[in-house]
Amino acid sequence: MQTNEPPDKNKDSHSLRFGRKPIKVMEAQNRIRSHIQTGKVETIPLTESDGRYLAIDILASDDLPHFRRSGMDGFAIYTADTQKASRENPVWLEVIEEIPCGSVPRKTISSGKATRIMTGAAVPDGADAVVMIEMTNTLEKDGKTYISIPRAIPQGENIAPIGSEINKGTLILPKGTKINAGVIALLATFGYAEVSVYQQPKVAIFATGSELLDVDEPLVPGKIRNSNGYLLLSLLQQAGAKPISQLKLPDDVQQAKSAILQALDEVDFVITTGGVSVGDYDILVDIFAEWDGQMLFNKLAMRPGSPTTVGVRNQQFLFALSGNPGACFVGFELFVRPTIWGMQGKTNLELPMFTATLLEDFSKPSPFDRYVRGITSYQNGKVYVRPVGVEKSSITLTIKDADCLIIIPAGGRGASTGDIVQAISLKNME
Ligand SMILES: Nc1nc2c(c(=O)[nH]1)N[C@H]1C(S)=C(S)[C@@H](COP(=O)(O)OP(=O)(O)OC[C@H]3O[C@@H](n4cnc5c(N)ncnc54)[C@H](O)[C@@H]3O)O[C@H]1N2
Ligand code: MOO
Ligand SMILES: [Mg+2]
Repeated sequence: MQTNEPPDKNKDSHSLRFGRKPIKVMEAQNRIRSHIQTGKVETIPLTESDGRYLAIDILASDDLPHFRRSGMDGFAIYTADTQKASRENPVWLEVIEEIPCGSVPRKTISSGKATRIMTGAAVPDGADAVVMIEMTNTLEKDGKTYISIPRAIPQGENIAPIGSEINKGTLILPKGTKINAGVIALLATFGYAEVSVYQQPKVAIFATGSELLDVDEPLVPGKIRNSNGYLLLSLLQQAGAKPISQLKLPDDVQQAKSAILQALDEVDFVITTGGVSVGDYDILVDIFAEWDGQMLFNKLAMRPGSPTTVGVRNQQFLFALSGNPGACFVGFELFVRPTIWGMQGKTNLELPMFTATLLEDFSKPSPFDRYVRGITSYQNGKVYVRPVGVEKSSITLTIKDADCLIIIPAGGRGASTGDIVQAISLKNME
């Protein structure tokens, strides 16, 4: 039951509110990383595997190609025959067979003979090159076909030897590889109709706050619609996790606590938004005061989202992200996304950083490093970034435009146009 009385504050919850020790983002990421475990493995059809992560090393099951393959439409020949050939004095070879793709040559090439062959077809024994059809002239005589070749042909021309692309047994896709179109092409090449992948982490989302309305409710004074829940739903789906519920909770410690604990029985981790700062109704703080797991941190030396709190219990994370939409977004990108990667077997959990030139002054100073939602652009071969708009963690309007997080180091000055800055890319995340 929700009341208008502030929840009882015990000593722990007082010190968790006001005695927080900020840690650096990288330290926070490392603390999380040390608890990440890969999920269970499942086998799924190749056609449904896009975006998933391989749970086994994939070795080439055969040589590629597994027969000597012609790279051109033309004639398979024995190159010694062409050694003295010239435009004035071409060599003439008798065509003894025609090999369409998919069939096996029956005749061996010997001196003076050639076989008509198509791109992708198996080169007959005895042949050591394929001459492009455009280079030849054809002559019919006495019911036989002859071709002329006007120059010496080097051995091996237009033939892909067995295993020239990949040798059988080669490790082609290590465990943890993200499956994309090119990976799917390789898996198909080597006969994987099904593929072993890590299960997508199941996640429950709770948007906390008695001010929250459902998306289909009319506005009333003092209340706002829950947007963070939907923001997280989308981010999770896009990051390859499986959000199984997205609920809102009033600012009631016991109700929220039991909802979170119950959810943890059914999912791999829980994300909450809101209620992590120092306010009377910031109930996640009270939940952490009673938490029977570990609290990894409850203060970050960063903006936005400095009160972001992360706990772990029975190897399950509780990501308590800030309620301010901008901070919720940044908290997800810095801490939740790499966790989803790790749970699916990705080994490099570093966020992709790049260096860019700042296009605008950023004059808002901060005692902590600031992760500013930014837009990347390219001019004359140089990479530029600029903030998406007013940098305030309460602002929802500009989240849609952010394709990077510009890191403005702590200090009194902010940063100026032309400064070289570091940024984290939010596109091309793999
Ligand atoms: N006295 C202090 N006040 C605040 C401090 C501080 O250090 N001392 N920190 C500020 C900072 S920084 C942040 S960030 C916020 C963190 O707030 P909470 O994480 O506790 O979040 P709430 O208080 O629940 O809400 C903050 C803000 O966000 C709105 N909100 C919450 N949930 C949603 C949602 N699902 N969809 C859309 N918007 C949501 C909420 O209505 C509030 O406006 O605290 C500062 N205060
Ligand atoms: O840490 Mo908060 O998100 O800056 O307002
Ligand atoms: Mg609050």
